[in-house]
Amino acid sequence: MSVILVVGGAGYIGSHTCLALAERGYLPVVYDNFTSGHPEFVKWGPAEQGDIRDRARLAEVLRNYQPKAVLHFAGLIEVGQSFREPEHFYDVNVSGTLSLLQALSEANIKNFVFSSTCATYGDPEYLPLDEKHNQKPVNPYGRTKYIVEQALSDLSSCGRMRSVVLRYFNAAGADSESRVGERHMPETHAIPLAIETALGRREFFSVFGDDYDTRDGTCVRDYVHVNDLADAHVRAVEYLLNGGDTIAVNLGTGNGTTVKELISAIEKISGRSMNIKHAKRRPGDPPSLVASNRLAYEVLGWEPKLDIDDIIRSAWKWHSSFNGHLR
Ligand SMILES: NC(=O)c1ccc[n+]([C@@H]2O[C@H](COP(=O)([O-])OP(=O)(O)OC[C@H]3O[C@@H](n4cnc5c(N)ncnc54)[C@H](O)[C@@H]3O)[C@@H](O)[C@H]2O)c1
Ligand SMILES: O=c1ccn([C@@H]2O[C@H](COP(=O)(O)OP(=O)(O)O[C@H]3O[C@H](CO)[C@H](O)[C@H](O)[C@H]3O)[C@@H](O)[C@H]2O)c(=O)[nH]1
Repeated sequence: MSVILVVGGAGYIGSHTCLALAERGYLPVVYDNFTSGHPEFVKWGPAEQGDIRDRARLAEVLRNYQPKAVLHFAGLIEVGQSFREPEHFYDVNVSGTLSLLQALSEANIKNFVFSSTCATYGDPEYLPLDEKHNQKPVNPYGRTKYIVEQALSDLSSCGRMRSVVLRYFNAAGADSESRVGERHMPETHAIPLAIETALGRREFFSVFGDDYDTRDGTCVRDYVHVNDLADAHVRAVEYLLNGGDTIAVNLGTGNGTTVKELISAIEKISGRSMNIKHAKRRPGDPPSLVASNRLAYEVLGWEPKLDIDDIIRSAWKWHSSFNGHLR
């Protein structure tokens, strides 16, 4: 059975990807320091505890498992925190990733899949965003991801490794059987917060700005189901194993949903209503982010199969499956 190392595989998107890899016959080995991930999310292969900044530990794990490819999800993800703790973001997301890349070069591992983000584009100059759009990140989080993308491009030109950079739009939803799901701590993402409000675990949901130049005044985002993201990762691994060249692709549905539409859809699907408060705009939020996903189809044969209702249904089921004391 081919081993795939899943760095950050105890987290939200990584754990769903481990499930998809296992279903496709691979053995996902998780390498994670469990700062924001969960040991109980590692269900489809062994867990190896370690930090990406620990080269000796990485070398040991690589020697023991000799993975065919490495998927790298590990890092800090919250934009607001990246303004408060930029040094920490550069340390983990940039230095940590370079430490991982050095360990991989030393182990002669050449297939690498990287979790990047639409935040590398910055404020959209046109929509939908395609991969040729300028990359001008407007927050430290996005810039750390952009710097890694540039390093990967250089490593590729120098023949060290080939990589698939996956720029996710808004990851959302959960495994349909609730074996894993979204559990960020603290949670800052719109869908889990709104669902927890509808479940009565939070008093109200704040809508950050209703005076944007969008169809109803609230921000438009391209929510993509985590299982579709997981499927794209399996495709990216197979693309590299078949000799594919270094490439960066967007992963989004091409459809935008406003915050107000999200609230209505959650209320409709759950049959519950929620208290809404109108709050100020959140700094750094672009009005609309919607992906062009043509390249992902052309290169990986990837198409999203699930829509916003599937996202909400699976997330509702996941969040209803425990009674709140996990947070
Ligand atoms: N969630 C989204 O909507 C979204 C959107 C775009 C990009 N991304 C990117 O996708 C990746 C995964 O996001 P997620 O939502 O699953 O986050 P997550 O926090 O659930 O998962 C991150 C995992 O990395 C581990 N980790 C963190 N620092 C580490 C370190 N120094 N060494 C080893 N392990 C470490 C954590 O313990 C956790 O298991 C991130 O790189 C993120 O930037 C996420
Ligand atoms: O309580 C909330 C939380 C969010 N929102 C709004 O809902 C939309 C989605 O917000 P999220 O926080 O769920 O997602 P982001 O678009 O901010 O973040 C996503 O894109 C970022 C890059 O822009 C990062 O990659 C991040 O990890 C990823 O989840 C935004 O318009 C936000 O203003 C609210 O109105 N109220």
